Amino acid sequence: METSNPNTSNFPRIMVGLSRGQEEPDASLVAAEARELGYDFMILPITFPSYRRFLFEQLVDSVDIKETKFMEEWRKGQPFCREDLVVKNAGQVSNWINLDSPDHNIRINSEVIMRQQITWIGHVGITAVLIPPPSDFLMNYARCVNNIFGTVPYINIPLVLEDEILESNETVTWERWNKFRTLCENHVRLSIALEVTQNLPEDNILDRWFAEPIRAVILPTNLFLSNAKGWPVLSKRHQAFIRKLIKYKPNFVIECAADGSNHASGGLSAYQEYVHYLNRTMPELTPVEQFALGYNDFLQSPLQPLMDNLESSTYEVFEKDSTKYTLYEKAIHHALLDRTTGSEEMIVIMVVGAGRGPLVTRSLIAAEKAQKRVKVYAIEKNPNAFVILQNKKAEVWGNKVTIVFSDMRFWKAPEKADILVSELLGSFGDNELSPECLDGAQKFLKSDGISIPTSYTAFISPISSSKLHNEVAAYKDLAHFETPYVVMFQAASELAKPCQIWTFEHPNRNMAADEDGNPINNYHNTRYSKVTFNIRESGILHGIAGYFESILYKDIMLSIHPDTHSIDMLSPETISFSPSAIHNSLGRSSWIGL
Ligand SMILES: C[S@@+](CC[C@H](N)C(=O)[O-])C[C@H]1O[C@@H](n2cnc3c(N)ncnc32)[C@H](O)[C@@H]1O
Repeated sequence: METSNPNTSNFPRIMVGLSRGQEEPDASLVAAEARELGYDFMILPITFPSYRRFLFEQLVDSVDIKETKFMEEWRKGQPFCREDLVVKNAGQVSNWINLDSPDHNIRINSEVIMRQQITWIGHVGITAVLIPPPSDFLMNYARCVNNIFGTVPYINIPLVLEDEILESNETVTWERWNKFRTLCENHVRLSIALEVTQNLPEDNILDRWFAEPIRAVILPTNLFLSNAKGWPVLSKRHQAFIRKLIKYKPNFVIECAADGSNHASGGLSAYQEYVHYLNRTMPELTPVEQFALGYNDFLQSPLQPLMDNLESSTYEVFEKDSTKYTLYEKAIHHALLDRTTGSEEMIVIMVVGAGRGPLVTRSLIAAEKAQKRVKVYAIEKNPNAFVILQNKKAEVWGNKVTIVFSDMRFWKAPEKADILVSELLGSFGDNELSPECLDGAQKFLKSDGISIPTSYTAFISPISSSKLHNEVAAYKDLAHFETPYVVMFQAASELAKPCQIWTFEHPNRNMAADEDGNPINNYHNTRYSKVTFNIRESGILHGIAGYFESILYKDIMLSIHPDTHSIDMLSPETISFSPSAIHNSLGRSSWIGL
């Protein structure tokens, strides 16, 4: 159902629901009220808090034996009576259930009742059920929930993590959550319903939650302040936190204060309107961010452009990244300005690995801007991309461009280049074999010629992301944990700042080469590095993120390093695992696992 205010930002719309806590509601009345007030969904207890007593009165007469007798009967698998159920179609497990209780009977009874409530919710086709927060003694609770996952298919179970989580003892709550989900074997259907509290901890502590599967964010009405006119508003700090959370697209839940009090103005609908207002006033997504939305936290296998011939659609994704090509154009322009030749001589630019030709086009534009006469070669080994190059030459470039179908490592060039332009970087810098290809191509670069890029440096940082970890774990084999992936990170938190590990420079004049200029081996490209990370907060290290910074020419840099990232560039990072980590990029970044 739509809210009264239309969305103005192009940020995806969020869902805001209403919870009236564990009070005994009439579900159909609450549903009608929630709809009327502009809420998208509601959260209700599954059963009346008093239903147990109600049933139990029916079972036995003698007060003395009621409790025992009732539970004995109940454990045999009594069905709910329809009058017991608040939720005939949606829900929240009763908060009086205590699976951590030191009392054996209470634990057993709680398990029976919780299982029955969740089974009911699964039966009626509801996909999520909130369960109460765990205490420190959470073993039995976690065991029981993990067991329920095995028997009730499809249901998602957000664990409510409330109050203290975000207070100064936040670490305790995160560790409790971490223990709980570990005992549930990181089940993909276990998530978090994060209840936001008055006192937010420092950002570095809060940031850890962004690596966790937050499915819902609970905002109690008493979290809101009153503005001058008595309307509910959030403090600046809370607004900033909520705006960060909006990017992860959780469902927001307005939870009515236990005492039923509201703010002086606006009534209950004012809370959802306010949350939608925060969503509407999110910073506008750039076209690149809009495009990237579908790729966030999506594990991609890294490209192998030397071994494989890329698809046209892959080139199309590269070509959307106008920031990257603008930086290349600028670098070529500056290199051309720095190049002096005789009045009749043309400057030779060779674009090696030309793909469908965007760098060829940018080279021609740069030459026009620099008012230099150029001769451009486009070298490409992909026969399919080469057809596109032929079309471009026939229809657009004409004689200004010579196209060559060859592997750059083995091409015998008719003349030497002033400027060698390539775009062969993987999201971890050298991981798509840029050094190996350029080592073979540098023989046709003049001794004072310029390589664009001039160098590239790789960085790594330790990353926590249970979402990416779960996706890799879902393959249930070691091979996927040992594969580096390319991911646009979102549900991830960096445990420490990236550290530099190695650099490659081009042309490499120290390379051992034969008389034709070809490398005699690849030992010069071996790199080894050892770095130390200082991690301040406890957290799970799921993988290693890889980034690169590349100097295209002089001070013109292309970067996917988080601190120096080229503005609006589409490239993701790289991650890797081992047996539990990742790699992040959509073209240019990586993730490796631990
Ligand atoms: C990342 S793509 C970049 C393509 C293009 N420059 C662009 O920006 O869209 C790398 C290109 O280099 C080509 N390539 C890789 N290794 C090569 C080699 N040894 N010789 C010639 N082309 C190569 C691939 O086929 C691919 O078209």
